[in-house]
Formats: sequence, structure tokens, C-alpha cells
Amino acid sequence: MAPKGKKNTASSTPQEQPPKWPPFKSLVPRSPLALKEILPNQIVTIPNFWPSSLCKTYVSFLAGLPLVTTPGKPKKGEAVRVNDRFQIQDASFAKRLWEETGLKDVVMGNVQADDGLQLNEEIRTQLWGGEVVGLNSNIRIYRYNKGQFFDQHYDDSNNVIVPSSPRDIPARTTWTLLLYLTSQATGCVGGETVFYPDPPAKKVAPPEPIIVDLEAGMALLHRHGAECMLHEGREVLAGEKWVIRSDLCVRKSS
Ligand SMILES: O=C(O)CCC(=O)C(=O)O
Ligand SMILES: [Fe+2]
Repeated sequence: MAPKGKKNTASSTPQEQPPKWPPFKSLVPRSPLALKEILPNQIVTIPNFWPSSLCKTYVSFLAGLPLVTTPGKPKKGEAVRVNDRFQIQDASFAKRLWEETGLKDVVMGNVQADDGLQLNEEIRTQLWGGEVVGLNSNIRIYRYNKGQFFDQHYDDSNNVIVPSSPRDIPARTTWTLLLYLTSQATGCVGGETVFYPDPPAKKVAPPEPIIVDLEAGMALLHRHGAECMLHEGREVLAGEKWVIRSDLCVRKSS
């Protein structure tokens, strides 16, 4: 699946001081979230992960952060990414996003809506690529204005540390997490995330791409690293697309 090149390794210098992120108080109490399978073992979504009120609060807040426009010309081997970005190492926000939003419960199968993907322990471990221990502290915020996009690329798996008590956990990232804060309903046209399955054999026409339309408050998870599918963030045609990005982390086997 993921050959060398076109990797999403571009990074801006992480900011020092974490922002004062708005609270998630509108998320409790709530009914259980559901995992929706888009492509087996590759793409799942969590519809209505955040209510639109929280998305709106976040977009207003994030617009005040010092976002940096990425250069149009990437370094060798990097995907063309034209958007405004803010990046921060924030273990405390990653922990809150994991534990206080219902994400941990739905990913670990502690709570599961009846209409969601039902997984047993073994299949769950296989799906996520190990024992999930939290989210990557590397939090990325993207804003795409009209004309901006993220060209076709693969996402890398990275070795990370997930802070924990009594001991920090050596981990690696296995799935990308994208949380969409805007959609057509908020005036954003275009900007879909599109996945390109590999053709089943050489000289065979590639399967239809999988187009995921933006939904404000929906989270999308997709497998990355060696089995990452080629994907892109399509050009935004009107309005603004806002995304919060992190990754699922699994315990590194020693
Ligand atoms: O913004 C999108 O739809 C895609 C983002 C993406 O591919 C990434 O963060 O690696
Ligand atoms: Fe990506």
C-alpha cells in the first residue's frame, strides 16, 4: 500500500505554550457513540462525535491561534499541502480529547451504540493494530480557505510517548484521527477527504475512490503507516474547512 515518497512528513515548529482550549462540557451527558465502517480495516467514522455548538465554539477559538500558511512548494518526497496550520505538543489536550469526549469508550468498546460496528476483543486489537493507549500529543489544526487542499499522500506511523502514571508508555501511531469542525451546512463547499484503493492487480482499472463528505462534528479514523491508503483533502471551493488532527497510539511491544 504505502510506497516510499509522497509522505506526509512536513512539519512546522511546534509552538511552546499550549492554548487554553475551550472545555468539552457540552458533551456530558450524552448517548453512546457509534463506529461506522466505511471500508473494512481501513476507514471508520464516528458520526456526531461533537455537537455543532462545540464545533462552532472551537472554530471561533482556533481562528485566534497563530496559524501558519504552509509553503506551496514541498520538500523532496513531501506531499503538496496548501493550508493554514497550527501544531502543538499538548499531552494534556490529547488526554482530554481521548478521555472526556467518549472517544476512548467507543474505540475500546466500553460503550457502543446498537447501530455501530460491534467488535470482540481480538478483532478490536487487530483493527487498531494493538492495545490502544491514547492519542498522539502532536495536535494539528488545519484551516483550508477557498483554493486550498492537501494533495495525495500517505500518513506515516511514528514512535511516540504517551504520558501515563506511574510510567510513560512507549507507543506508536497506527490510525489517523481527523475531526471535522465544518461542512456544507456551515458554508464549506468541497474539501472532501478522498481515499484511493489500490487496484487488485496490475493493468486492472483502479476501484472507485472513496469520498468522505465533510460533516461538522464527525470524526474519521483511517489506518496509516505501511497499510495507509493513498488519500487527499480535496480543494475547498467556498467557505472554510477546519480540522483537528491527532492519531491513535498503541503500546509498543518490547
Ligand atoms: O484534511 C483532510 O481532509 C486530510 C488531512 C490529511 O490527510 C492529513 O492530515 O494527513
Ligand atoms: Fe493524510
